[in-house]
Amino acid sequence: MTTLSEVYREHAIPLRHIVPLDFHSVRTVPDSHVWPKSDDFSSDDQLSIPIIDLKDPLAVKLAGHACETWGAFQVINHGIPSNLVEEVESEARRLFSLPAQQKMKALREPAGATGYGLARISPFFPKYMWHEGFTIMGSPVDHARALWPNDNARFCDVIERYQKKMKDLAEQLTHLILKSLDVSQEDLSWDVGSPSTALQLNSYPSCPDPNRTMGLAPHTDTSLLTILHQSSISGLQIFKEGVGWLSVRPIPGALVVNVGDLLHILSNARFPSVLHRAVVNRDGCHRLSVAYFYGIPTDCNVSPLAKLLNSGHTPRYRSVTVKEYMILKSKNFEEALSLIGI
Ligand SMILES: C=C1C[C@]23C[C@@]1(O)CC[C@H]2[C@@]12CCC[C@@](C)(C(=O)O1)[C@H]2[C@@H]3C(=O)O
Ligand SMILES: O=C(O)CCC(=O)C(=O)O
Ligand SMILES: [Fe+2]
Repeated sequence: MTTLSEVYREHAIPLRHIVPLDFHSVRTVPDSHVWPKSDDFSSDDQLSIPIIDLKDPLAVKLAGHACETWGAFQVINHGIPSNLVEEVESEARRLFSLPAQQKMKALREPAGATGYGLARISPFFPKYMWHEGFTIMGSPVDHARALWPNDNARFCDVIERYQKKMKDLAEQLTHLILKSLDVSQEDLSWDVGSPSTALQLNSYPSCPDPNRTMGLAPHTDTSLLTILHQSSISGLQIFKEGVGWLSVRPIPGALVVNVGDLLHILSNARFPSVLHRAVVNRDGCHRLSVAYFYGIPTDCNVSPLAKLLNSGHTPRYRSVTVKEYMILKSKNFEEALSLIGI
């Protein structure tokens, strides 16, 4: 099986934008990070993504409805211990608080997939984001050794425990969401229990002028689904057709689940791959988030599920391997879905 890292390495695109700004040392927003002002933010704070209790007997129906109308929901009673989530946030904070030259020791290689650096989507935008990220695929140990030669056991232990719990939850959510479509493991061409996954630690340092810049530019995730811990500081916004950008209010203990491109394709566009972004906060508010991307093995084919196709519903996308789709997305970003459209 080709891993995510191998796909990125084999099809490397020269990424000039890798090294983040040393945010600790700046007092004003440099022109390189100034974004045009966006006035498309909705002031309707009544509208928000649904909250789904995994213990609710109606969870299947509610999750299906949330995926269909929003492409996202917040999940509670998900079984991830709150102290584990706190530990992962604290380890992320410890990492991003390191001096810039220390973080550079774990810098993502130009053709690499893991380590410290700017978001992969950076080259598609004319300005830099107020963001630094750390991507982990599989074991975090090599990068952790580079960051903390004598003190990396705690980081690795917390990350590995979090990855295991996230995998179980993602598998459970996938079954739940597919059940809402009357689809089961037998209808799939891959094993939900052997996914391609990645963990992304995001850091949005406090900003002297938050309205002039952007934390993470609008994008959809390439995953099947993404599970996000967004800490207690707000910043995540989703785009709702006909409404505009809406904030996703942090709820203590809840995790945000969003539909990614692969689930959008499988559902034959019934579930939107939700467009989202992250905005930043004023002095003193250093926001962190932790995203778990759960996907399909890269050698597998992805296409609209046969069960969802009938005379009224013809396929909206042609079949592609996940690897082909990732390459299309790396090269064409938001055009990728339309490039496989029928
Ligand atoms: C599995 C992955 C999804 C991701 C690319 C990656 O290989 C690891 C980083 C992920 C991330 C996090 C920030 C936003 C995003 C669009 C990006 O630039 O890197 C996502 C990628 C994605 O969903 O395509
Ligand atoms: O930080 C956030 O709220 C969003 C992060 C995100 O969208 C991502 O990592 O893909
Ligand atoms: Fe995202």
